[in-house]
Order: sequence, then C-alpha cells, then structure tokens
Amino acid sequence: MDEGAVTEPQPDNRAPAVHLAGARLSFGDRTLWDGLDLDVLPGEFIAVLGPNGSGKTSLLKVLLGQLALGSGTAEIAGHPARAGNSDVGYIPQQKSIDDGLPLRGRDLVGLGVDGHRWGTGFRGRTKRRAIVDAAIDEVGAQAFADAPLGTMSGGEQQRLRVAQALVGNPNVLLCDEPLLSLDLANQQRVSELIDRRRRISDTAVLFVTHEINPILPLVDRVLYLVDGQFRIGPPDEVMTSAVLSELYQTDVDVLKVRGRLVVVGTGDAVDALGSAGGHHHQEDRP
Ligand SMILES: Nc1ncnc2c1ncn2[C@@H]1O[C@H](COP(=O)(O)OP(=O)(O)OP(=O)(O)O)[C@@H](O)[C@H]1O
Repeated sequence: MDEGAVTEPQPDNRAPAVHLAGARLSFGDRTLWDGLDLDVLPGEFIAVLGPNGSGKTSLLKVLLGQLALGSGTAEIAGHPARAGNSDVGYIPQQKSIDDGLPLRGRDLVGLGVDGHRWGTGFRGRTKRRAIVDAAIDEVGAQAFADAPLGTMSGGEQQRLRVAQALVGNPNVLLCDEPLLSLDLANQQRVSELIDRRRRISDTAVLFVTHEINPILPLVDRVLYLVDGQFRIGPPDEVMTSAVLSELYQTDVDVLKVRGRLVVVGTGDAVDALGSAGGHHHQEDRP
C-alpha cells in the first residue's frame, strides 16, 4: 500500500468562489481597506466583523459589482465581479417592507430566478414555478408565501429573502446582517438554512454580522475589519485579546463564557466596539 497517499493531507485545488487580491477601496481621501487578499473556497463560511463604518457592507457591494475597487482584483468564480451576476445570491440588510406594497412572498422569491435560463413559454413557466415552490418549501414558508409581504412578520419576510437569495443556486451567498431583529428561534432557523445549503451545494458564504455568537459553530474563518486594519483567520486565532487589542489600538479582552465569546473594551473602546465582538447578547437588543 502506498502509505503516502493515505497519510498526506490532500491540497484543496478547487478554484476559489471569491478571489480578492491587493484590494483597496477608498471614498475620496478615506481608505476603508487596502491590500486585502482573500480567497474563499466553495462551501467555506466567512464571518465579516468590525465596528460601524469599517467597510463590511462596502465589501459586499464590491463583490456585487456595485462599487469599483481603487486597485486590486475582485473575482467571483474566476470572473471579475459584476452587477447582475447569477453566481451571486444576496440577502440585503433588512428593511421593513412597506405595508402598502402589493408584492406577495412568492413574487419576491420569483425575482431571484434567472428568467432567461427557463424561457417564457409554458414549459419555462412550469419549471420556474416548480423552482420557486421548492425554494419556498426549503425555508418552510408555504403557509404564508401567497400573502402580501407587507402583512408578514420580520422573521417571515426574512425567510423569503433567504429563499430569494438561494433560488438561483448561487456559488456565493452574500449576507448583510441577516439575523438582525430576528428572535432566537428565527436566528437559528435562518442560520441553519444557510449552513445546510452551503454543505449540500458547496455555496461559499460571506456573512456580515455584529454578533458572532449565533453563528460561531458554523464559521470557518473571520475577516475582522477595524479602521483600515484587518485580520483573517479561524475564530480561535482572530478572536483573541492580543489580536483585537492590536486592531482596536487599545486594551480589549476576549473571554469565552459557556461557549460564547464576550469582548470587553475599556472607555471609548466599549462604544467603538458596539456589539462587534459579541459583548451584547442578541436577545438584549431592542
Ligand atoms: N458611496 C459612498 N460614498 C462615500 N462614502 C461611502 C459610500 N458608501 C459607504 N461610504 C462610507 O464608507 C464607510 C463604510 O460604510 P459601510 O456601510 O461599508 O460600513 P459597515 O462596516 O457596513 O458599517 P455598519 O456596521 O454601520 O453597517 C462609511 O463611513 C460610509 O459612510
């Protein structure tokens, strides 16, 4: 038997789902981040953390082709990031949907289907409807999918947004604080949906959040952005007192309490941290 073949770990030769090289984003003379190198593998789950204004949403917008880099490269599945890319699913930051809007849940999910792929004839429409139904089933939204979005609870709307983002079977899923304003049961439900999909379909996930604890068991690596500085690595390597103190340029303690990470700063640092490191419990938030 060839022992080498058994004991040697196999290198992962798959092309990255997301490739950022030497990436810089600036607004005027303010640089949000520079020299950002990040390859996200298919199926990898990346948590993007950092205080308000550190450029987390802007990073997603670069990958969505809505913002151009000042320098460097941003690619999705080997191609330059561009708007309208069906390789990318997006769960935007939750805004409550206007009560008067007549759009039904099913219509929102349908917006995520790439119409060109199925055509507009009867067979195309039937196929499209089956795909939308399957996506609605996956998030357990059958009971309310035909109601107008404006009449739904925040958790129900959010499940349909997840369905919309996943219905096109994207290679990359970009999530902007998808658990915000959800109760614990719905936080868990939405996290599980995203996790299941990336395991089944090898979807790469970039998950912007101020609260790492609800997703900590799912996270492969953290990208932590603070005031132009950043660190990338497994949670155990990034979420440490030494690394966060260096990033925030002040004393920060990271404690592990019953499996949760508690980040404690001093003075202004506490305000600057917000709940970035998870020192507020999600259930305490208004
Ligand atoms: N199009 C733009 N033009 C100029 N400045 C912008 C633009 N978009 C974002 N900014 C600025 O860039 C900074 C980063 O914004 P971004 O929304 O990426 O931060 P964030 O880390 O997602 O913050 P939050 O946690 O508050 O959502 C902010 O100071 C914002 O005002």
